[in-house]
Amino acid sequence: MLYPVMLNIAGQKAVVVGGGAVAVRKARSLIDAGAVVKVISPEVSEAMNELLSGSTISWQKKEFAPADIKDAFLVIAATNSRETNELVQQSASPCQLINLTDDPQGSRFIVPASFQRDKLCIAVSTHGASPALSKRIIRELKEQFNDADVAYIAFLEKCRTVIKQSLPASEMRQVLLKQLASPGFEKQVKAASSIEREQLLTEMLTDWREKQ
Ligand SMILES: C[C@@]1(CC(=O)O)C2=NC(=C\c3[nH]c(c(CCC(=O)O)c3CC(=O)O)Cc3[nH]c(c(CC(=O)O)c3CCC(=O)O)/C=C3\N/C(=C\2)[C@@H](CCC(=O)O)[C@]3(C)CC(=O)O)/[C@H]1CCC(=O)O
Ligand SMILES: NC(=O)c1ccc[n+]([C@@H]2O[C@H](COP(=O)([O-])OP(=O)(O)OC[C@H]3O[C@@H](n4cnc5c(N)ncnc54)[C@H](O)[C@@H]3O)[C@@H](O)[C@H]2O)c1
Repeated sequence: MLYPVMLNIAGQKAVVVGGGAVAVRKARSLIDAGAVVKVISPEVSEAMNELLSGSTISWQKKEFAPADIKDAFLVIAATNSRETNELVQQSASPCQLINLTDDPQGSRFIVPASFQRDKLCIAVSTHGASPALSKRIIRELKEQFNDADVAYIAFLEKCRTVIKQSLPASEMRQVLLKQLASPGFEKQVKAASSIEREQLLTEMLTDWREKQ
């Protein structure tokens, strides 16, 4: 079993080897996460060219050589050459995060299908059994969330910050924090105006103090 994580790669160096369709997809998601991306490839596709002109990503027009990944935090081998992807794998140091787009078993991480909307992130993996199914599951789950959920999550973040600042760590505080995520509270928040939402939070804190 693989270990699912949310990686903070903002400002970290990432190298994508290859310039085709798969490399573009991986490079785009790395840029979205704030990584400093370098592409190594003798040729790049039209889509990669567009990405290169519209963002801060750089391109070295050359075949892969081991020194290309020396300082990288994260490496993606996305060429159509098995030998090259294998050379990338062999060139990686033991603590570099490396993904081989044609070899899940040889990868230190694989990329799940995902959907991100503000703070909401849903990711699905089949451990490489069927990327197409992962993609379909995400498409189906995506349908279940809308702007109201995004606003609800933003409000929960605010409530949680206020509760953590106002109340000492205790079992009761945990009960309150769990209550924020309950279906009943979700319903109340979604039906409330922004002023009513603030009142809900105030009432919650007042109730809690009265119970002390
Ligand atoms: C989710 C997504 C994320 C992303 O890439 O960003 C992703 N693949 C996506 C799409 C996709 N990939 C493939 C198809 C064709 C249909 C099919 O094969 O099912 C489709 C569907 C399509 O394109 O519509 C072909 C394919 N994929 C891999 C191999 C190599 C191999 O299996 O050995 C081959 C060649 C197989 C062959 O030889 O033909 C390997 C991997 N692909 C993974 C991720 C990792 C496992 C994810 C998991 O656990 O489910 C893993 C293990 C490694 C990795 O890449 O990290 C992205 C959806 C993005 C989106 O939502 O738009
Ligand atoms: N993980 C996935 O989601 C997924 C999906 C489909 C395919 N694949 C696999 O990913 C790989 C790439 O697929 P694609 O459709 O992007 O291929 P592609 O043919 O469109 O692109 C391959 C790229 O690799 C570059 N390249 C070739 N030799 C190189 C070298 N020595 N150094 C640097 N760059 C080099 C080429 O210039 C080209 O830009 C294939 O091996 C395929 O099996 C993975």
